[in-house]
Amino acid sequence: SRVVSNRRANVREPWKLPNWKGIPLIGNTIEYLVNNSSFITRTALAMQTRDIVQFYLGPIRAYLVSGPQNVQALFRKSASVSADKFSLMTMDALMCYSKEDIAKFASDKTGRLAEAKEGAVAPDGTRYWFGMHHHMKTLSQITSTSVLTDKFLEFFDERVQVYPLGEPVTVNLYNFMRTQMAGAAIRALVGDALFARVGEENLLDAFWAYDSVVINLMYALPKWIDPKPWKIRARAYGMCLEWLKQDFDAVGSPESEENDVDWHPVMGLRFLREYLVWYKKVGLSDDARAGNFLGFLLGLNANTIPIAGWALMEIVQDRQLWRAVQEEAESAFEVNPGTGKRKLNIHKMMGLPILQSVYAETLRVHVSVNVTREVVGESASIAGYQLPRNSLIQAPTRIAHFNEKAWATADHSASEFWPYRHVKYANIQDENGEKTEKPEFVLAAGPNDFFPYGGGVSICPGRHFAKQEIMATIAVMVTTFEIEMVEWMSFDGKTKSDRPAQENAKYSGSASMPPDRDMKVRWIRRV
Ligand code: HEM
Repeated sequence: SRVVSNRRANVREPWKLPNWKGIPLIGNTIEYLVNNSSFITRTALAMQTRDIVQFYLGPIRAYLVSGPQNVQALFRKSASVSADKFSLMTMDALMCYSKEDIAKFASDKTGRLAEAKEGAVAPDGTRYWFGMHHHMKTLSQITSTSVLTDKFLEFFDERVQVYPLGEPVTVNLYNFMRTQMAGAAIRALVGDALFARVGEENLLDAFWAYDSVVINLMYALPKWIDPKPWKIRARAYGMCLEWLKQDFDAVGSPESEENDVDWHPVMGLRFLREYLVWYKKVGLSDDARAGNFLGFLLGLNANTIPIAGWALMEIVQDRQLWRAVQEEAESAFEVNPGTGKRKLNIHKMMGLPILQSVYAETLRVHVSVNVTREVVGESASIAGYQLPRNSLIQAPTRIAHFNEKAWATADHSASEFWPYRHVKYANIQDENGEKTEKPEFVLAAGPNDFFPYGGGVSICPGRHFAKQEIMATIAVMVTTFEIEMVEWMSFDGKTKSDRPAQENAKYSGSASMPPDRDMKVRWIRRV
């Protein structure tokens, strides 16, 4: 039976994952931290016959759960589970909050929702979690998303239009995404002043270095043993702080009528402006403001760029898919009769079935994150067990997204990237009785089998923008260029690689998994 009873306490407990390599007590913790992808592979095997598994993460009791019902239970609005602990870890490790800032959030138990949790009172009258959440939520609203997407498209288009018409050029594709897609996205969020002050190349270099040490900062050795990740963090953070003090705060009256615009050249998107002003208003430090901004840049770029990169690399390698996506994408562009300029109609683009399927399939295959919640009530009831207070519950996307029962088709196992997995063909009959098959996008499994953006109250607030940005990037690339693969390259872009790109296992658990090789391509700009 899958239920193992703990005789001493006489309570039912889930199956315990044996310690990695038999190392007593801390074996699983070590594997989780130093080799997360092998941990996930091992637990995925154990979870083929179980929907809950227990292990220890340091001194903390943790549970992995799978199965749509359990995932749904984890994301349900509930007084007994919370995402705060994980957020506090990121504020400390990634976002440079001061001890005082962290204490303010840690002592506020009133929750993220408009209504404070029963019995909880904000310690100094400020509901920090609610305030933060309220601002983050405005990002997911239609107005923020559409301004951000429009600005992104404007800036990204400028960056592809610099290539000469009709002339072949050799480019390292992933490096292009890391510089040009990230550059356009940052400018769309932040305005022009940040790049003007610290230099775009300099900022991107510092940013990607920071991105590469995120896991070290979150889980690895203390600063005095391994100071390098903290030095890398300090460099990127320094640039953000400089911009905040010298540019953003120097505007003086961010809320004045003349500055009441959707996008400001110095203060960026309205959403960004409002939350940085609110942080100041409630007395959070400049450390927290600049650090939150840096963490936000990570949210903005660390996931969308690997996903758009993988999707394009798949499309480039498959001529039939290339033509199908190109033809679809073409249909979403409109030409302004006055100026003759092409413009992508985002609304039309969002309805394209093959493009949507490629987008969803890339997320399914290349996101690996354990969405984490903490039990804050007396206990939480999941998978038929009462999980005790202070334990962590994690739902690994890798297990849900690769579940054969949910995703496999007769011809394509869940482990395979199959770009048409989420395309269904509906039979349509026109007025002349002619029958045709019309492709439609239909996610191949249920919503609780697919959660690349997490779920519940702390679901990713950037998900709508992310979808538009990724799909628009692909649409612009496949219609602007004809692209042919030349060869796989080492990631520094200098030497030829003898194998295709694989996921860089170092990023396991941090959401999108970037490739560990670049693809050298030859492209010709066609429009
Ligand atoms: C493919 C793209 C992306 C993926 C896979 C992704 C994934 C995630 C995940 C798994 C979470 C945690 C959710 C939870 O705990 O339930 C999250 C949170 C977050 N994401 Fe994203 N994300 C993406 C794009 C973006 C973008 C473009 C932005 C910003 C414009 C963004 C901003 C954030 C922020 C600020 C949070 C923290 C929210 C909070 O704690 O309340 N993300 N994301």
